[in-house]
Amino acid sequence: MQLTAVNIYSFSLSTPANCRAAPRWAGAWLGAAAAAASCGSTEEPCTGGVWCRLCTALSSASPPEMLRGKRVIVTGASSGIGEQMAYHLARMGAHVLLTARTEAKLQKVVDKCLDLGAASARYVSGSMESTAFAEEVVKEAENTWGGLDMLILNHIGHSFFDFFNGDVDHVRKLMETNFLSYVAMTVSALPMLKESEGSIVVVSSVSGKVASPFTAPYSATKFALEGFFSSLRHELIIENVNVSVTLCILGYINTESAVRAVSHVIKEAPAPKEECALEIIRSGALRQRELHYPASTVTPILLLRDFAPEFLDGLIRSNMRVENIKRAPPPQGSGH
Ligand SMILES: NC(=O)C1=CN([C@@H]2O[C@H](COP(=O)(O)OP(=O)(O)OC[C@H]3O[C@@H](n4cnc5c(N)ncnc54)[C@H](OP(=O)(O)O)[C@@H]3O)[C@@H](O)[C@H]2O)C=CC1
Ligand SMILES: C[C@H](CCC(=O)O)[C@H]1CC[C@H]2[C@@H]3C(=O)C[C@@H]4C[C@H](O)CC[C@]4(C)[C@H]3CC[C@]12C
Repeated sequence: MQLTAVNIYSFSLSTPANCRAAPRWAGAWLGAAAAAASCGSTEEPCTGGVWCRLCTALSSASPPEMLRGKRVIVTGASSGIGEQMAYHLARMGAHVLLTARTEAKLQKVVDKCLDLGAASARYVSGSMESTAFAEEVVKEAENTWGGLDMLILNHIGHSFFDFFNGDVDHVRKLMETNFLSYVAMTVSALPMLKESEGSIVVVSSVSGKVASPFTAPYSATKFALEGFFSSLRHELIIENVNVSVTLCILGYINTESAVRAVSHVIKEAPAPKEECALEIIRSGALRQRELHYPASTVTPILLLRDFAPEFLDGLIRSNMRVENIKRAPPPQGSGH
């Protein structure tokens, strides 16, 4: 197969699919896709190497069959990237369990998923500020399906794009919503994921690798995800547990909430949420270690972080219209 010269993955340093670790259900699709791609790789069985031609070819294939009939939880699915992931999974014929706070929005997304061909679609509404709710969602999957193949952790609580105003309660709340609930859902889901040799997909951000101004609490929650889930990945491998952990490092994406929060400050154009959602699903299904999306901006940023951090810091600030930030007042009693 001729690999296209300019391909999102050719710029990406993320590890491609690790064929050795692919579970039974992934193997079926990997085999079909390999045949379709006529890769002819001499590297089979895959060594897991970054430049394995078979893996690179597979990364360019579309993943519909792989998710057919699989049982997938998507959090933060009432809008933005989570909503788009729900639609892609529905088109692929997966069973989806969606969650967020707003019931009316979730009902609409579920209806559309059913129209698009989901094997089944349902929702549970509630707030991820509480770890009890996080556990309840996983319980719902267990009661409904008796198992789980993929856990996509995507929701975030509301945050501000502004100078940090000293609001410690906001930081605590955001840590609970954006980080602790991810841990709680993972702990509850692990027995089912071990059984199915399934996947955990964690939606993070460039903010979880490189700090920029105006995102202090949000960035802290995303750095926490990297620490926790990268450590967990090690432990799963050490214990020969075949559950993959994919960390998705996203740049600026054109969701309504993101554009509303930053378009007056960030100069670059956002990447499309539909493609972003598909790349997240693909990276999870292919059990990639990390996804960088859009690779053309995320990968250079991560390279500069290690080789020219001060230059990168300057670049980040110069890419913002700082004069457009309207400082919010400090919270009462913060001493500011
Ligand atoms: N858009 C971007 O530019 C980028 C996004 N990302 C990441 O992508 C992911 C999705 O972002 P995006 O689609 O833009 O976000 P959206 O704001 O569009 O969606 C957030 C989702 O989380 C839900 N949510 C909000 N608060 C809570 C809560 N307390 N409990 C449970 N669910 C909640 C929302 O629904 P509801 O309000 O109904 O609860 C909604 O479904 C996030 O992890 C984000 O960090 C990373 C980098 C860039
Ligand atoms: C403030 C936004 C959340 C708005 C809300 O809660 O309603 C943030 C959600 C995603 C953030 C962006 C992101 O994660 C990618 C970039 C990371 C850089 O470090 C800063 C710019 C980002 C575009 C960042 C900006 C804030 C968000 C849109």
